[in-house]
Amino acid sequence: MTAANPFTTRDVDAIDQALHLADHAVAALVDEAMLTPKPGLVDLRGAGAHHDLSWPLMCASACALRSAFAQMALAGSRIADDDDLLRRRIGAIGRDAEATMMAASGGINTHRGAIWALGLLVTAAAATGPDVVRIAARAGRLARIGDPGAPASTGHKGERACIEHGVGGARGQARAGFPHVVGHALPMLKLARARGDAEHHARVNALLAVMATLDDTCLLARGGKKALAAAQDGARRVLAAGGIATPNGRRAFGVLEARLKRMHVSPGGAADLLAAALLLDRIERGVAVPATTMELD
Ligand SMILES: CC(C)(COP(=O)(O)OP(=O)(O)OC[C@H]1O[C@@H](n2cnc3c(N)ncnc32)[C@H](O)[C@@H]1O)[C@@H](O)C(=O)NCCC(=O)NCCS
Ligand SMILES: Nc1ncnc2c1ncn2[C@@H]1O[C@H](COP(=O)(O)OP(=O)(O)OP(=O)(O)O)[C@@H](O)[C@H]1O
Repeated sequence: MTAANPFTTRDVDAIDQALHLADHAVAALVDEAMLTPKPGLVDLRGAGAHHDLSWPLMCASACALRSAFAQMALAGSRIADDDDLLRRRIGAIGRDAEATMMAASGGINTHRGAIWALGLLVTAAAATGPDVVRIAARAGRLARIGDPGAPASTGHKGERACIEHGVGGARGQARAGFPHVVGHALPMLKLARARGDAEHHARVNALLAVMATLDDTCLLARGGKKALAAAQDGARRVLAAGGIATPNGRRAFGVLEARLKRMHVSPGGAADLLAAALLLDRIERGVAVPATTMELD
């Protein structure tokens, strides 16, 4: 006699979908980490303005987060009619994911902002289907719900920068429904591809489109308003010169990179939002999940 299978076809479909979304999230983070060149950020050339990060560490951290992203996506499809409960559930998974990240990275903040942004987006995508505008709007609705399980203050540098400079930071971006992902990164990705930029150039241009106006607390916390202005102004100049694929754009990119290096600052928030855009782009285009990420666990 065989034991009855306790899972319905719907359960199995939800688990498959959750793993698929988690694979997309990990792939998007790996693509972001390896994208080269990025100003001030970890890329294949080195650690940028960071002394404690490297691309293999970023990739290991991304891979360690697969299970957390899958749990969030599963919660997103299972808890479809109680957003307060769903918010509490993904808050708890998110805090566990931050602990997992710290264990995988040896105590370095590799992906705190990314867990927050991509976590909300995979949760939302599990219930909405592949329409990126609907995904971002639902993620925004979830981010606007208070989480009674969250500490009143994280004490992180980003939080202090938000208070000191009166900006919304990672929370504000999510609560507004990820305007820099939907309204800046994704349109630039499409525009750059359409005019014939190579894929890596299109992605760098998407990062620059985010940097040009984002209130990035990584920059504010380390270098204050001066660093934020340097990053925004530098990114705008590269785009105005035609983007990274053009000779003038590459020259402007070199100037931006040298300035950020001198100031020891990096646009970590913009990098997280590029990863968020790459995730939504994968979902929208129905990209096949590469075998390497399928075999991570
Ligand atoms: C809200 C978060 C980011 C904590 O905020 P905190 O004020 O502590 O910010 P902190 O500076 O530590 O992290 C912010 C990170 O976001 C990124 N970031 C910075 N600026 C921005 C910006 N403008 N937009 C988006 N991301 C940004 C950076 O990578 C930065 O490292 C998050 O860690 C959190 O609350 N987690 C709890 C778990 C949870 O609720 N999860 C929900 C589902 S994922
Ligand atoms: N390629 C990348 N290179 C560097 N940072 C990145 C990259 N991609 C994303 N980031 C983001 O930048 C953030 C790192 O910022 P930062 O170095 O200011 O953190 P931190 O100093 O450890 O912050 P805290 O003191 O608040 O813990 C990470 O949360 C990560 O999400």
